[in-house]
Amino acid sequence: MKGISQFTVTLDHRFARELPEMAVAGQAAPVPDPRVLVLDEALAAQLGLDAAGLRTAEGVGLLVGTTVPEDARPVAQAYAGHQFGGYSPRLGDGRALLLGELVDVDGRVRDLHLKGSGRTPFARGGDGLAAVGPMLREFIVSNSMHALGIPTTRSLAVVATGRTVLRETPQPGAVLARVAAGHLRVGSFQYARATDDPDLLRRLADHAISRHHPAAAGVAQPYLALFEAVVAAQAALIARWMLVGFVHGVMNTDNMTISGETIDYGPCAFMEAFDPATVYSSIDHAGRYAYGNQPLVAEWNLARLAESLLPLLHDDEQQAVALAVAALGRFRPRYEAAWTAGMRAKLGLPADGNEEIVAALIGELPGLLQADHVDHTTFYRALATAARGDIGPVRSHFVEEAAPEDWVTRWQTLGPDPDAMDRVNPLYIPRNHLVEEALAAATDGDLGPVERLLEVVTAPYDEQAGRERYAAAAPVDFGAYRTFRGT
Ligand SMILES: Nc1ncnc2c1ncn2[C@@H]1O[C@H](COP(=O)(O)OP(=O)(O)OP(=O)(O)O)[C@@H](O)[C@H]1O
Ligand SMILES: [Mg+2]
Repeated sequence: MKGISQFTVTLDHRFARELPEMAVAGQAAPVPDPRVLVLDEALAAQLGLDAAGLRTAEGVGLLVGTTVPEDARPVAQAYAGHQFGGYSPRLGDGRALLLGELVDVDGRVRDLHLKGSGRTPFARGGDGLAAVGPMLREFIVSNSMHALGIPTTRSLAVVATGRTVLRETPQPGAVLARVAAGHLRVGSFQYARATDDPDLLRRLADHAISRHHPAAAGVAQPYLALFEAVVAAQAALIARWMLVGFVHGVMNTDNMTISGETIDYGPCAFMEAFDPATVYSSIDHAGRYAYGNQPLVAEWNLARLAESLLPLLHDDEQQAVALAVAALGRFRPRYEAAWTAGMRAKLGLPADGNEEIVAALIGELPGLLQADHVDHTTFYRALATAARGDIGPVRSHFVEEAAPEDWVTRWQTLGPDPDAMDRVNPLYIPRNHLVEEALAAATDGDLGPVERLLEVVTAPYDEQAGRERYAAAAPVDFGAYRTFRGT
């Protein structure tokens, strides 16, 4: 990409080249009055982009898609998807564009993508736009997830467009510049499979292997190995979500990546009071995507991926099904192992030893937390304080203060390491009331609360003086179960 005075960006268009049937040329909508609201300068540097250059008129043009260099080929990616169990054969990027791929300073290939950049041929009835609030939510929560070490798509910038978008109320519009190892989704494979073109399906699988799971390339059954790699990546990812209390909100197959990155921060939130039934999407009336259901939904989504891959697994359909079922069967043990290892770390315990007593402790804890609506985040920090000899903060999490004592006594005999606990249990997560407060201020033109919240959640483990309110649970009048539409 040329023509940007402060820097040069070289974009490849490998997705469009290798999978032209799944790439529809698109053009970003005009942006009357672009204004950079937030820019991740460290991420820009990682991409080899000069942050000051990105703030110039031409740089901002790149961030919203209106600076289109001669050789650029922005495309909307086709995908299908199961949403709340129902199948849509043609979703695709209705309001997003893949600008192309670039190689970052570490030599990794990253997608540069825009969300909210205008209508595409996949827009159906939608306006192609996004509002400042939801795009800043994605920026804040994806930054928090990254700081927590959880695989995620990244947010490079949110730029206000100066356009009004109509939601329940008129909202200021914005474009999110997103960076990811890749934007392939389970729904991408559903789309390819539904075309009944075996060559397309194979090219998509080869593309996915080459970009995301190269270890699958050299084995006897590369497509089975691809599926196994996605199963492994998702089992590890969902365990990380569960360990920090992250609720995705809309785990449709079009919102589950092949790379193993978290994608689409729509109505997502971090659970406060521990309750497996916690839901944050205002359209999820049945609790399909509740906190406690996430491992099951992930497995369900992966079954849809397996179905899509069947023709590549074996010429004989029954044998293909048997291979897929066996590979899918590895999701649960992998998830359980990741969960147990993560819980051991949260409890300050070594990776193995005392299996029976640890299993009992881990098994009993959710019941204890749920009974008293204990805050899922502050509890583990209080537990570290107990490991240092002061059980007071743990007791004060419970209605009946003696309730956790038997559990804590048994846990303490294992000699938990409080410093290790504080390195894995965050003090600061983007709590809903803080996010909502920051988004409301930003929508009214004050970015201060967003900037402060970003500072706090991007250093999640270190106690920050004077930032106590960022570690505290929501005030009762906020309502623990507030839900979001997230568009
Ligand atoms: N305002 C809109 N205009 C056009 N299409 C839209 C709009 N909002 C959502 N869509 C489309 O509806 C489908 C489901 O939307 P969903 O909210 O899961 O995705 P998204 O948030 O737009 O993007 P992503 O999954 O890339 O983060 C997608 O095909 C999306 O492109
Ligand atoms: Mg989506």
